[in-house]
Amino acid sequence: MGTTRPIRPLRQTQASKPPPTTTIPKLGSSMPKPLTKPRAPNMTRTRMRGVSAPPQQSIVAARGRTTSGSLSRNPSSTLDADMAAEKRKLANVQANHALISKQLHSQGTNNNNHRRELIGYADELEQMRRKHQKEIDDLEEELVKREVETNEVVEDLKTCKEDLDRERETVGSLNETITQHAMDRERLDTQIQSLNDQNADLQKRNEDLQDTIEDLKTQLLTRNDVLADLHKELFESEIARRKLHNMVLELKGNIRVFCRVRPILPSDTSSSSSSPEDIAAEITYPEDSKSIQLRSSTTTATGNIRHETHSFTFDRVFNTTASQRHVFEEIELLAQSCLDGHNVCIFAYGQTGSGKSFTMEGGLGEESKGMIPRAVEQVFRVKDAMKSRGWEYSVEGQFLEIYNETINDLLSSSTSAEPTKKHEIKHDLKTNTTRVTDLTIIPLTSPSQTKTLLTLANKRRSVASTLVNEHSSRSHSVFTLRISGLNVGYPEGGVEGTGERCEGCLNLVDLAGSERLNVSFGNGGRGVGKERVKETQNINKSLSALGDVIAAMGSAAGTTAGNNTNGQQQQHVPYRNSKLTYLLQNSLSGNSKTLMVLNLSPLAVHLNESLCSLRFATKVNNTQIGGGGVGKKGRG
Ligand SMILES: Nc1ncnc2c1ncn2[C@@H]1O[C@H](COP(=O)(O)OP(=O)(O)OP(=O)(O)O)[C@@H](O)[C@H]1O
Repeated sequence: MGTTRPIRPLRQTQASKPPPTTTIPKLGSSMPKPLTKPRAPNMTRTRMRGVSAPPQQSIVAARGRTTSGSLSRNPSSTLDADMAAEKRKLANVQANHALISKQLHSQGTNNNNHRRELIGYADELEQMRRKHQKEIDDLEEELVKREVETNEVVEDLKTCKEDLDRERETVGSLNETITQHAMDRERLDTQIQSLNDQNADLQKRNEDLQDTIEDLKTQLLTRNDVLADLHKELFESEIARRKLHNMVLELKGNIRVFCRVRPILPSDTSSSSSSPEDIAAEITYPEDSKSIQLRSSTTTATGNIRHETHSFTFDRVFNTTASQRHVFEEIELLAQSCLDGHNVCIFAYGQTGSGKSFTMEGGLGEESKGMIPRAVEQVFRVKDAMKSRGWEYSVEGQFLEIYNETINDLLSSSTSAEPTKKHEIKHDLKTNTTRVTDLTIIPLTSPSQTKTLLTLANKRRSVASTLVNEHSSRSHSVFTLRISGLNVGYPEGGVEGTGERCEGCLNLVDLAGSERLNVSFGNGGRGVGKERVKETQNINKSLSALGDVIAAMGSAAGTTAGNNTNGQQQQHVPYRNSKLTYLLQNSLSGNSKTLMVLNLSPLAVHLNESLCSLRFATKVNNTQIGGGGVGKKGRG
C-alpha cells in the first residue's frame, strides 16, 4: 500500500476560480473583451445631459409659450434671443461634439490600451491555460498511476482480506487446539503428578534393587568362576563324546552296508501288458529289518525247475516303502563324525536304474530330497550346534566325476570349447588329506547352495542312453564336503580356545551302474559301439577295484589286529588300481567310516543282476576296518 498524496481537484479549481472581475462593454464585434470597465467620466454625462438639445416637444412648447409671450411683446427680439439661444445651444453642441470627439479619441486610445492589455491578458491566459493543461496532464498521468496503484492496492487488499479470513480461520482452529491443549495439559499435569508419585516409589524400589544388584554381582562373579569350570568340563566331555561317538560307529562297523529296494514304477509296466505282480521279483523282508530274501527259479539240465531262496543280511534293509528321511536317519550320525575330524564315504551301489541317483540326490521336493542335500543340512546343523562347544567350522564343496578313468570337474565354469584340464590326485600323507589339482572348490555358507551345485553338476555329467535307464549315468560322481574346524573356546564366557584343529571329509559317491555288458545293452553286448563297451568295462573294472580294496583293507585290519605284533608284513591295499579307489584312499583307510547303500531293482527280470549286487555287498559287509576290531563281521 503506497502513501496517497492529496489530489488537487482540477475542474473544481477551475470552476471555483472567480470570473474576471471586470466586464468590458461591447464596443464592436471585433474588439477583444476588456477585462475592466471603461471608465467614462461621469461629469461628461451629466454635462451632456445638461447641454443636450431639449426634446422637440419641449422646444415647440417652449416656442409656443415663447411666441405667445414674446409675440405679444417683441417678435424680432424674441427671434434674436432665440437665435442667440440657438447659437449658444449650437456652440454648446459643438463644444459637446468636440468634447465627445476628444472623448472618443481618448476612448480609442483607451481601447488600444485595452486591446494591448487584452493581448497581454490573453498571453497570460494562454500561459496559464498551458500551465494548467500541463498540470492537468501531470495530474491525469498521476491519476492513471494512482488508479493502477489503487487497483494494486485493491488487489492487495483483496488478497489481504482472503489472508485475513484464512488467518481468522487458522486462529479459530488454533484457539480450539489451544483449548484442547489446555485440557490435555491439565490431564498431563494430573498424570505428571501421579507419575511423580510413582517415580518416588520407583526411586525407592530402585535403591532397594541397587542393593540386590550388588548382591547379584557378587553372585555372578562366583557363578562365572563356576561357569568357566563347567566350560572346561564341557570341553573335556566333548573329547569324551567324540571318543564315544567314534566307538559307537566302530561298534556298528567302520564299513556298513544298507540295502534298499526301489518300488515298481509305472514306467516298468508301460512297455508290457503285465501287472506289477507279474513282473516283480519274489523278494521278502524278515521282520528284523536287517535281512532280505530273494527266491529264484532255474531250470536244471534235467528240465526240472529248481526253486532257491537266497538270504542276505546287512546292517539295515529298506523295503520298497522306505522314505528318503527314513534312510537318512540311519546315516545322520556320520555327519557328526565328519565334524569330529573323520573321513566319511557313502556309496550308492547297484545296477543301472536301481535307484542310486534317487538315493543320493533325490527329487526336488522336501520329502524326496536325497542323502547329499540331507547330509549337507546335517553338517550345517551340527556345525551350528558345535559353536556352543567352542568350535568354529568352515565348509567347502567339490564335485567331480570319473568317466573312463578320467576326472572331470563338474563345477567348472569352463565351456566345452575350452580344452579340458587334466586333473591329478595328490595325497598329503602328513595331514591325511587328498586334493585334486585344478578342481573347482566352492566355499559353502548355507545348505541351500547345494541345490545349485547339484543342478550345475548334473548338467555337466556324462550321460548316455542305455536299454535299462534312458538317462543312465555312465560315470562315478563324487560330491565331497571338506570340513575344517578350529577350537576357539567361549570368548563371551572368557574361556580361551585350545586352538585344536580338525579336518574331516564327507564323500557322497553315486557309482555308475554295476551291471554286466549284456544287461546294459542286451544281446551279450554285441553290436554295441566301442565307446559304450569301453565305458562299461571301465565301470566294472573300477567297481571290482573297489571290492578288492575293501577286501584288502579287511585283511589288513585283521593282520594289524592279530599278526602285526609278530612283525609280519602289512597287507597291501591296491588303491592305485582305479582312479576311484585312489581318490578315496584317505576316506577308506584308517579311522574313516564307510557306508555302502546297495540299491536293488524289484523286477524279476533283474533278479540275476540283483543277486550279483547282493554278493558284492555281502563281501563289503563282512569287512571291518580300523578301530582295532576284527577283520570280518560275525556273519560269513
Ligand atoms: N525309492 C524310490 N522311490 C521312488 N522312485 C524311485 C526310487 N528309487 C528309484 N526311483 C526311480 O527309479 C528311476 C531310476 O532311478 P535312478 O535314476 O536313481 O537309478 P540309478 O541307479 O541312479 O540309474 P543309473 O545308474 O542309470 O543312473 C528314477 O525314475 C527314480 O526316480
